Amino acid sequence: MIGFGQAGGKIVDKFLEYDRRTGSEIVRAAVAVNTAKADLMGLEQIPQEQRVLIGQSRVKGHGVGADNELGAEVAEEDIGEVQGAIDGIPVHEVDAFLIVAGLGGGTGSGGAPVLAKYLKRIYTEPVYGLGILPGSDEGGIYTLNAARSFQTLVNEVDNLLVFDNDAWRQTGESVQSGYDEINEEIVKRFGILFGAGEVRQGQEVAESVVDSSEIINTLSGGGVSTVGYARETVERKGKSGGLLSKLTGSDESIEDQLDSANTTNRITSLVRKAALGRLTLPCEIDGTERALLVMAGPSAYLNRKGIERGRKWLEEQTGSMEVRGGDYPINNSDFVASAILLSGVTNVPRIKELQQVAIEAQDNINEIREESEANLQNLVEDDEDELESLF
Ligand SMILES: Nc1nc2c(ncn2[C@@H]2O[C@H](COP(=O)(O)OP(=O)(O)OP(=O)(O)O)[C@@H](O)[C@H]2O)c(=O)[nH]1
Repeated sequence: MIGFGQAGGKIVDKFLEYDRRTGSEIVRAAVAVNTAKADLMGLEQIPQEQRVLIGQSRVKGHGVGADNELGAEVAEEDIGEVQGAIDGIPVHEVDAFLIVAGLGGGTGSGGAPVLAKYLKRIYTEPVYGLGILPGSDEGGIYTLNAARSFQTLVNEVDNLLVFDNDAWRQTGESVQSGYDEINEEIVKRFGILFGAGEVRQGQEVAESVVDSSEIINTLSGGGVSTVGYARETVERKGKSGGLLSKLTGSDESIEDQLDSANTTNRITSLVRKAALGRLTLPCEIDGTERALLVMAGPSAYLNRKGIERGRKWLEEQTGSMEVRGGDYPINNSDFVASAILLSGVTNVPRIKELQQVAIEAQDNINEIREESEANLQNLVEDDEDELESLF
């Protein structure tokens, strides 16, 4: 995982914290890249030697100030420094690269596409992007940056997973505490998804468990992806319950059957909630090219029938013939969760809106620039042109 810019670094840092907390082992190695020294210093989990400061000769460690063209230039000039950090990673052990960046700023917005292009040229592993769209209240320049970076990045990565800050903005909160909550949400959703592909030591391997190749196949073919998520708290079933039910005989087996119907219903309802609830990038799910359904939770609460029904329902809703599904047993958890990766979404009004606002911002910026040149000339030069500059 490579966090580019401030948002990217903070989110990768959170993924590492999630890994440590849950033992998910999603992140084989983490790197943070930035033009701002202070941002790198603020990270907690990413090892010091994996924090790369680029563009020192140009911006002296102070960031590129939302200039994403400069962000791209600096990334290109100093790509060797990033490679230096990647050299310390056993790349043959990773399933894929994930570049995380806020698309509205300068460093991540400009740098992420440059890095994606570079990694694709050097390595055979897939290169994915996790791009964060700015809130619509952030202003024209952020929207313009995001629209341009989005367009560039989609073409450089094997798939662009998108999270839209605007859809997750909470009113009445400070920006920082708002981001903390949003970042939790990002890590929770993508954590379940990526965690599903990791088989941990001592974990029982269910028949229909999701494998990393299924995630890769769902993402292959490229385009833009979004993730849905829903969860429900459940009581943890003790092992003794299983033993008791065997001892007490027929009554219990009826209860078991009821349980199985409940389990199936719970799963199908969680699949609906995840697909029809708030997605990381809100869009119409009809027309999605490929999808992956992951059901996570204690294995007693996961069953094949539920997942199969959920998968069928997703096929109907998306019209896709390529819907994969499987489970992710987490036996010490007290919830059942459904995470749905919708890959190759095309009906996304939010992106069209972003582009529209970006074009307006671009026109305005150009207009103001032209006007201001004329205005400055008017101010500096005397009306009759009687004064002469010194040289
Ligand atoms: N979800 C989330 N989004 C963030 C966070 N911080 C910033 N953003 C978003 O990311 C965009 C880019 O901001 P930064 O990552 O700070 O910018 P940068 O890439 O470091 O670039 P410069 O600061 O311009 O050098 C912002 O417009 C926000 O939309 C965060 O912690 N979480």
